[in-house]
Amino acid sequence: MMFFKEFKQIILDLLIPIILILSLYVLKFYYDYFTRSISYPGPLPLPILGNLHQYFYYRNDLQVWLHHLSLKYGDVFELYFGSSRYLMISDSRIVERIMSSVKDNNYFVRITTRDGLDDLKKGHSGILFNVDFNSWSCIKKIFMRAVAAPNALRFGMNLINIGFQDLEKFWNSLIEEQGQFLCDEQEKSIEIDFIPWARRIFAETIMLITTNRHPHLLSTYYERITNKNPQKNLDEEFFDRLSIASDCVQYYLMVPPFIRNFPILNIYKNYLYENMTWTRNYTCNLVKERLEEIKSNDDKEKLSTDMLSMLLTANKSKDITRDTPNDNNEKSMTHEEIGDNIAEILIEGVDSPSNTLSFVLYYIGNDPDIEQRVLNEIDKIFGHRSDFNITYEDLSKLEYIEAVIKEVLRVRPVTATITRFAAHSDQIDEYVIPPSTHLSVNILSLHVHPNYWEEPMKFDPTRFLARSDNEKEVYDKNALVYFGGGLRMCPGKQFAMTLLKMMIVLLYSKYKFEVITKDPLAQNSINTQYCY
Ligand code: HEM
Repeated sequence: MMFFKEFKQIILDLLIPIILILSLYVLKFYYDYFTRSISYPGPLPLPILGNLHQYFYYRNDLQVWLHHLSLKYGDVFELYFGSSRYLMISDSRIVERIMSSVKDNNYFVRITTRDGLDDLKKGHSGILFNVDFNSWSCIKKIFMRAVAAPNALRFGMNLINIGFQDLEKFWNSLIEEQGQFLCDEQEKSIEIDFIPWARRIFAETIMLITTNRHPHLLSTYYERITNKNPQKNLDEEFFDRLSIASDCVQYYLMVPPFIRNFPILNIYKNYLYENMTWTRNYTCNLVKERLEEIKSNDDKEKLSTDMLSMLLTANKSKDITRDTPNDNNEKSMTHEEIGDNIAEILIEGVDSPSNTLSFVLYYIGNDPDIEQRVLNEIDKIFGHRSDFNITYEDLSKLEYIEAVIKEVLRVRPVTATITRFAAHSDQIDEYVIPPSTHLSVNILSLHVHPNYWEEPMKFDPTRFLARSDNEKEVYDKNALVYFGGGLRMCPGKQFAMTLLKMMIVLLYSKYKFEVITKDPLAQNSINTQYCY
């Protein structure tokens, strides 16, 4: 009895200060919240969590959640991820200002130094989270040379061609082995899950472009699904884990440390972190192997001009970047930083185009008229050319197919948000932007905003076709940001459009597709829209 009394007293002694501290914290939080100098509408945040609990209520579908909020709170509303405030934007006037192409503009930085990035030991040396203009522009120049220069585009097209020949070989074997005859007993059909194939063909291409290393993902996947060799190889494992590593960064940015590290909840954080570490070790090994190759090769002319070799040799005696001077950024990168750079390009370069391609197939497959126009255009440009040697000039004539890709990216943008950090305060029309604020463009809401689009919910590629010879497409360019805009606009834009058009031509000139999944549009990643 005595023991129970003492125990009760200890608990009370402990609980009272805890409750007091918590109450003071909550009071301070709401005092700051209700007395903030510049306020915008938005859902009431909770202390520590911010508005994260609502995001989980929307079953992690960031796009749908943000769109619902913008319908309720308007074109500029505020949202809290933990205690960090974000202004969510779907007004094209603000987009125009924050996606500026001017050097040293107020919105160059995407995300400032944040607990999340620091906890991941992810410095700002890559492209995506870089906050230093000189170091960013140096990496971007190397990127543009490796991925966006005309010869890089031609190289990419060549790789897609080779990858597609492999794809055809594997699909034809699958059709031979497992296909069912259609009613005319001439042609066979087979049910396939398209997205794993699309991911692999883009992953092989981007891997070769950035590291000159062939990961043989298509063949290992084929062998696995036909039970010839059910083991995943290391490269497949890497790409699977890379998507999780990308989620890891988003999760660390959105979820405050207290919640991340809370017992039980930290199981998910540990799972993400473990994948991040695994992919880091993999890319670090790639860097070390390449460094050995460079050291053992005396003739720099014989080195391949992929992005990894350029990053490793920039400003060194075997510099192969030649006309890409690194004069602004003398400090060389660590192996881990170079590996992180490569991983960023692989993340950005694989998931976005492969999901876009899958959405394209879904929308074409659901509308016979659109499908017919796609087939007619392929027929018009390529006729019955047996060689099918597709050139860049051929691709630039594919106006309708380009319009289909644009419309798919309008209604199903693969990224939910694009963020910029306002270094100083600003006034954009009637909106006052407080200093040190993150602004996030709410892409879907902007893309289906009735102020900027006629019949916004209708899937209609013709809105992107010129109405007459001297009239270009008419729409507000700042209301269409699937590749972002300004200085930080996606540098893989042209590469992605070229490869997407090429894949569409190759696929539709060889195969007929039918959509069999009722609702293949699903979100299973934090900021990326996946198509299944
Ligand atoms: C359909 C395909 C793609 C879409 C929809 C897409 C979309 C985007 C978006 C929205 C951004 C943010 C832009 C901004 O903040 O203004 C971005 C950035 C970026 N993307 Fe893409 N992307 C695609 C393909 C690619 C490819 C194929 C690559 C590389 C080969 C790539 C590399 C990058 C890089 C490196 C950045 C960071 C740029 C910077 O911070 O300066 N993307 N992308």
